[in-house]
Amino acid sequence: MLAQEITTSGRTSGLLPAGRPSGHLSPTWHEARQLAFDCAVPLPPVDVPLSSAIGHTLTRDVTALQALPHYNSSAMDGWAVNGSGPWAMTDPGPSLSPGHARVIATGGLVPAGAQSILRKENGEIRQDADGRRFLELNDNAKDGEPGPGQHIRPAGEEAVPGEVLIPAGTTLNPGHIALAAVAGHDSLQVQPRPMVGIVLTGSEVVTAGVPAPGQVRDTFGPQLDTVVAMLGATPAGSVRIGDSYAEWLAALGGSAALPGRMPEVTITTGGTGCSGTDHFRAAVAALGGELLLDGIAMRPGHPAVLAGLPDGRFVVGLPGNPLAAMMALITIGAPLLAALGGRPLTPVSQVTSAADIEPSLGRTRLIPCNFIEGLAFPAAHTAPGMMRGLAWADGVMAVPPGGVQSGEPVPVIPLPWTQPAAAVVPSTYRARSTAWHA
Ligand SMILES: Nc1nc2c(c(=O)[nH]1)N[C@H]1C(S)=C(S)[C@@H](COP(=O)(O)OP(=O)(O)OC[C@H]3O[C@@H](n4cnc5c(N)ncnc54)[C@H](O)[C@@H]3O)O[C@H]1N2
Ligand code: MOO
Repeated sequence: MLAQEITTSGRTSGLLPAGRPSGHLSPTWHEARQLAFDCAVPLPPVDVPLSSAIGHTLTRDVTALQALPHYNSSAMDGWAVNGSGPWAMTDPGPSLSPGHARVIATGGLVPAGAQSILRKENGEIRQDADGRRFLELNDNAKDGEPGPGQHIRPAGEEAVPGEVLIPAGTTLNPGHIALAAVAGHDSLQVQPRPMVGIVLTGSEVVTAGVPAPGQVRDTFGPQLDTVVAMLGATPAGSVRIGDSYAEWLAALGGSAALPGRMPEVTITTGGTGCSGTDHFRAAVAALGGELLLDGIAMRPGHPAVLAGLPDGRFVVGLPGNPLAAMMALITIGAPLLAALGGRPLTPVSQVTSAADIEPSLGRTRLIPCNFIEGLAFPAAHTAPGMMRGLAWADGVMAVPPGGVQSGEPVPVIPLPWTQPAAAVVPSTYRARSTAWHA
């Protein structure tokens, strides 16, 4: 949902007219992340059946609908007894008179008057000359057994009615779901995940085999759905289109291309540039949309675009170059999906750089890197069209325009499939000063 539509949110976004040259100064990498986060508000909570709630964030406290357990029950197979033995055996009934005992199974309702449970291993049934049956302790029984309340699970032992069992904000695990079931709930109110449709563009893109000159093998189709799920969203399917404006318009319009529930977010790949086959901005303008962000002062990925459509949907335009696309996705796609999913913006850590990285006027450089002994080493093979560096990376350095010296802290963020950097360092490391080049 567009933040701008939510008058109570207090958040606003600076909208740019779509479809004409922006001519504006691109936001910095940090500004772009924040803008992509601030332009959306969490989707409204939904009720889902227990079995669908695992992994979701709870938006309303789960309370005990009655006492837990809700009746006094036996913790052992054996006999419910009233008073001290031997006990006269009686048939099932709601209460137990003094001097009497009754068979009970684990979990069975303890009759009124019963003071304890004698476990099966520690008693025996005998019969007198008149055929009456009595329960007696056997040699297994310890002195004083059964003591008052022994092997009885009292009602309310775990929770009193109305007690909060799982507070709102909890990420639900299978144990929480079992607890909610025990407490009598059939469904839970959770924060929904945004749905994301993917539009893969480019008539030169092939989906199998070794590409011929002029063709490229699709790098996004085989993995983008999974990354979207790693970013806390639900993949809603993908379509492939060529380079015509009509195909773009149909895909962003959504009707024919992505049937069913309209995804809140559409991610496009390619078409963010300024050639005759790049239709992102024109299609958004034709649909009455607005550019929330048009270009970012970063490399790779500077042509990335974020747009809002009149019906509240977002469109994230990833550049076609494979590494540029992934860097744009973590810069603006991840914050947008976090905001829609009611999650915080992933924090930027500081890790000590293991290399000198030269300045790049006005641009943050995003460089896949490896964390080794608390230091961030920039990876090789990280040009905008390359995947080798990213494939083995632990995270991404966001090198500021002024560059960084070996031994200085540098901002880093995790990849959707890696953990945040373990070592957050202000370090005195100055062991080497080799310059890094992509
Ligand atoms: N005159 C200018 N040309 C370019 C500029 C510029 O500022 N001025 N910026 C360059 C940068 S940086 C990028 S990034 C790209 C952005 O291009 P588009 O988003 O329009 O993407 P395309 O032109 O469609 O493709 C670019 C490149 O990526 C390949 N591609 C596309 N889809 C896939 C895919 N699914 N799998 C693998 N590779 C893909 C495509 O074949 C092209 O090689 O513009 C630069 N040019
Ligand atoms: O910045 Mo482009 O996005 O180099 O590939």
